[in-house]
Amino acid sequence: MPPDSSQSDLFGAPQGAAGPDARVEAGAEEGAEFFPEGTPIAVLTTQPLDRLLDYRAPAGGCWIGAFLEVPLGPRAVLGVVWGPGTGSFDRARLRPASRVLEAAPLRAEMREFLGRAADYTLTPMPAMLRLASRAPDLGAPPAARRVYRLGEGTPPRMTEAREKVLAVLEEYGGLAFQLSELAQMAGTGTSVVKGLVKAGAVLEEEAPRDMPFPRLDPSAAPKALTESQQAGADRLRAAVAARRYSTTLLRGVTGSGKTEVYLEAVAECLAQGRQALVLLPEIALTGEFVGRVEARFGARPAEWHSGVTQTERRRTWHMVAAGGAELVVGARSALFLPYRDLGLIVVDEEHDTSYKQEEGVLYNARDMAVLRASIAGAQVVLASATPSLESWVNAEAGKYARIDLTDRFGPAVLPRMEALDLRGEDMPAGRWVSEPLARAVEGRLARGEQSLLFLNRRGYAPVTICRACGHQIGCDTCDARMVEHRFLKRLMCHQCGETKPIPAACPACEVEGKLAPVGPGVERLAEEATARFPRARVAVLSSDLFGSARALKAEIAAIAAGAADIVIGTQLVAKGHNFPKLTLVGVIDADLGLQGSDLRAAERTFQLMRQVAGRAGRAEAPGTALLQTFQPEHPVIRAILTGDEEGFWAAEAAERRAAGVPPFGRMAGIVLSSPDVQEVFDLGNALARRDGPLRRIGAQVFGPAPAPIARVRGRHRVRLLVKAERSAPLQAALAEWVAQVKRPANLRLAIDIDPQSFL
Ligand SMILES: Nc1ncnc2c1ncn2[C@@H]1O[C@H](COP(=O)(O)OP(=O)(O)OP(=O)(O)O)[C@@H](O)[C@H]1O
Ligand SMILES: [Zn+2]
Repeated sequence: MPPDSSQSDLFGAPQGAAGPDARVEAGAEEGAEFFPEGTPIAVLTTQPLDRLLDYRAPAGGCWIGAFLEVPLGPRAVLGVVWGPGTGSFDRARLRPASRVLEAAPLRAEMREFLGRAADYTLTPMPAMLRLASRAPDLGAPPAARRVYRLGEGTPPRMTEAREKVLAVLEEYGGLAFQLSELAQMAGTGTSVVKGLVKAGAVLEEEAPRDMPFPRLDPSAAPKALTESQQAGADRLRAAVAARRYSTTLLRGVTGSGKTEVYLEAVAECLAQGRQALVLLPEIALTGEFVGRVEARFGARPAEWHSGVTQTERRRTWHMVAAGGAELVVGARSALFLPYRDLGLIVVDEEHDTSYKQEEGVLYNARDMAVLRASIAGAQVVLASATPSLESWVNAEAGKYARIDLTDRFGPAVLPRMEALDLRGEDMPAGRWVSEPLARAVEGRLARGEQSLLFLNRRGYAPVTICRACGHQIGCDTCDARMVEHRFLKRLMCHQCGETKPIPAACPACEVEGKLAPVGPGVERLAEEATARFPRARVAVLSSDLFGSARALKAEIAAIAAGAADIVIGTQLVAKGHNFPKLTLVGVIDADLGLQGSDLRAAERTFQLMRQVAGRAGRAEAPGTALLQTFQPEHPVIRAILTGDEEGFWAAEAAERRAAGVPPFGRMAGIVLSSPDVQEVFDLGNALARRDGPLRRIGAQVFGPAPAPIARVRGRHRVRLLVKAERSAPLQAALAEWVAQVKRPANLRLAIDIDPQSFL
């Protein structure tokens, strides 16, 4: 019963469960428990302990859910009042909590969410609390403080350090920074900033901390919707107005106006006086989205992602809790903000793999959104042109409502899709753009339209091989090949990020001048395009080429405005961008994702190809997508070309059902890692032998086997896979199972419920 197959029944609240009461008094919710000074309280801290700690309520007493500072040994640590004292500690010796922090207490809804998310993902509670308290300077009082922003003046003397500070300020537009934050981001000392203040190039202001965000006006500037958009919007509005939990899959072809439709749900939520959250899979998409919110509601929303300053993050966290932020646009971690009254969560591009957090707490934001909404009595909208199979199955089963938008907005039509059979093409070495694709690009150049060449491979070449001895250059600490990045003039390991210069001689045979790149990455493709279309302006969009999220957003805006003729991109460009002048999408290697044994290989390829093709022809001029492939008869390629989505999903669902894999069965991945290869195998074997707790629920364990990437950062990795029936109580069995073995100190064990990646 993975949440991605059946979130609603797993996570309790059936569709229609009532939400919590929204009234708030004195920072605590209605009916909240109060602990007078000196009463024993149980505190959840962010420290890696497996239990609650007892303290006495501090001076002035505290509400349940209140953030506290408590003494722990010689230190003061962050904690939250979780309930009355557990009594597990001698009452006479209880220490008092130091103080209550100036942050709104965590509400019952949020505490329940953290607890259930912890149970589901088998994450210790302290780690969940860390996710929920990621506001810089959480406990500092809301006093005025000094902030720094870009001024008008130019300093009489420019130094390298001064330039760095100004560059950071410019990059973040009008945003305010704190002194140390600005100096740190610029890599300079604070005196440089002060010098710029004297020169008038930087403004120093007293600003009240954590101001509420400007009000959004739900009826500011609604767009006239088409009939089918209106019908969808009406249904979403009704669902939001019901103020009860339910989930709707909003499935609309690329360019159909899904965003316009769910913005109506946001409008209804604002009109209800409740808060809305829109999750986007990629920070680079927030720029365009925030602009659309401003156009529709007359002001900008709060943002929560790695591209906002610490000052803004703090403000968002506190204003979300106080009700001073009506709409949050953010990355998956925005789900763990302390909303005062959450009425709507939109998960845009819900199929996107980046919703799965693959490090630290392993959770799928799409599934956690459903969990959170079911507790808060909120509506969930899952929007996608190519939904995940999980969501499609849930809609088929009637667990989710479903709205379909089948046509593009306005005169735009869906792109024509065609395969370019590479078996018949004579491709010279070092060339990846076939003749027919090149001719199509020429046609666009002649008409002043844009082309996109899509290749899901970063860097210049995936492999560097020695032509004298056949040696391939690998990473020193990972079992992975180093990828040449020519812009950086270095080789890079995509596992650990380590780089090294490209050697002149082969490290194995020491012959010089024989190292050669093999295969294409986007940088090499750009080289080919520049040579082939010398007059075209070529832009490369790949996540590693931009120093910051802002720089990437700026480049995307420039491309949308027509600043490039040929765009070369990785999967970054497939996600929801609007490039009105783009009429041709050329997929360099449509077969790339079909290799490998990943359970979701077919689904992912289907989604990615349909999404990337969907970038073409979004305005008046019709679009074409050309897919270079060696296997045009492959069922997945055929489904992509015909666009028979329902047929594809039905076939894919049937296959997974037969194999008993998600969403029809449950899986958990276990990754053991250690610098000591023997230790990981020993522990893996011990787990495999002692599978009693799993067998009792009818689950099977496979492995241990070396992970496909068997070593990362010097740690050897071994995987086990557990498969169970949908209804099996998997988490409890897993917890019991792994508790049987003793872990050597240096061995890490990570449990991934509903794994998306099998590396
Ligand atoms: N009713 C409308 N009135 C005016 N413009 C609209 C309307 N509906 C859609 N559009 C415009 O059509 C374009 C595509 O809409 P939108 O971005 O909402 O589509 P989408 O379904 O979210 O696309 P994708 O899945 O490809 O990201 C946008 O530029 C949007 O402003
Ligand atoms: Zn490495």
